[in-house]
Amino acid sequence: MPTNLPDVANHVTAQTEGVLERVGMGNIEVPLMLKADEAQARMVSASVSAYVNLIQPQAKGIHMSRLYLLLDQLSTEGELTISTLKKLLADFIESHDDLSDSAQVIVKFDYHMRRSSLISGKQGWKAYPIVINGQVQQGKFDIELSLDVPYSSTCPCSAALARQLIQDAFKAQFNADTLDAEQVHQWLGTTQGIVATPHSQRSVAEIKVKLTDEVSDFPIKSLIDQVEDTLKTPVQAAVKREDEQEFARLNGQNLMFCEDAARKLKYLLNQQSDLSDFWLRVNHLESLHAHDAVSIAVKGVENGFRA
Ligand SMILES: Nc1nc2c(ncn2[C@@H]2O[C@H](COP(=O)(O)OP(=O)(O)OP(=O)(O)O)[C@@H](O)[C@H]2O)c(=O)[nH]1
Repeated sequence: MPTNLPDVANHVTAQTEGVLERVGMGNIEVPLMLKADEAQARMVSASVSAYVNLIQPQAKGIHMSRLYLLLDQLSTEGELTISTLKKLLADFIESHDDLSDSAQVIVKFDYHMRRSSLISGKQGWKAYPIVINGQVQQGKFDIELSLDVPYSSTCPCSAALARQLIQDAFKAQFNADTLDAEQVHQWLGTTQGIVATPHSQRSVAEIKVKLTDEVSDFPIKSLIDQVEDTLKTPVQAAVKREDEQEFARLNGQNLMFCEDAARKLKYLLNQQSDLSDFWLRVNHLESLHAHDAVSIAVKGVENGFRA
């Protein structure tokens, strides 16, 4: 290796002096062995941003290669857990000696899970977008986990309006004196019987949680499961007709405005003792409108997440 390479980062001073809050690399493509939910580690294809701060106003720059190589070492030799993430952050600072005293790592990936169909027993894949955001500042670690959970929401207002049209059509079709149960049953099975259907929409619950220091595993699957169990109408992977019918029933029995979904999720997250804070945003990508219906909620802790 040549020994006389110029080393600008070490030997040149900044033209304009100043402290910087974050310096590093964005979107590093790297495979990581992720260990979450006490499950076996599995590979995820991650996009990582790695930063330190720069507290020496005159220093020309940080040593990007050191951050990269530490991340690479985790990728090739280690597993991503809460403790290795904290070690990576500590190593970032240690590798920057008197240049930095805080660090941040943001890891984005899709987390694939096998999901069972509602009735038929088939299985299929669902991919959930996940972001792990780890920071250390003045020796204090903060680990946040963000996840997006897609689901279906059927509008309760639209359902009520559709029901009224169905009632009116019934009245117009049948005479109380000659009402015949078999005829009504037949008629209900026609398009004229169910003359209107409520609108429903693909919806996304965006959840961000801050983990307490006691948490040792990323609670990815457990959070997704709880969110889906709460909302009751997650989007499906493998679907046969019996699954589609059950999905229609679940939608009909779980009508919701975006306010309903957000309140349910807020209640759920407020029960979790391993979360010191949370933020959530429910997006109903309306089929009635060209715009979305949105609700946002936070736990409401001092200096915590804001709406
Ligand atoms: N600090 C900094 N480095 C950059 C930037 N863009 C590219 N680099 C390059 O990142 C490379 C790695 O920098 P260093 O980590 O200082 O490399 P090094 O001096 O070989 O490594 P050490 O001996 O460990 O300091 C250098 O070639 C820089 O030119 C930038 O915007 N800022």
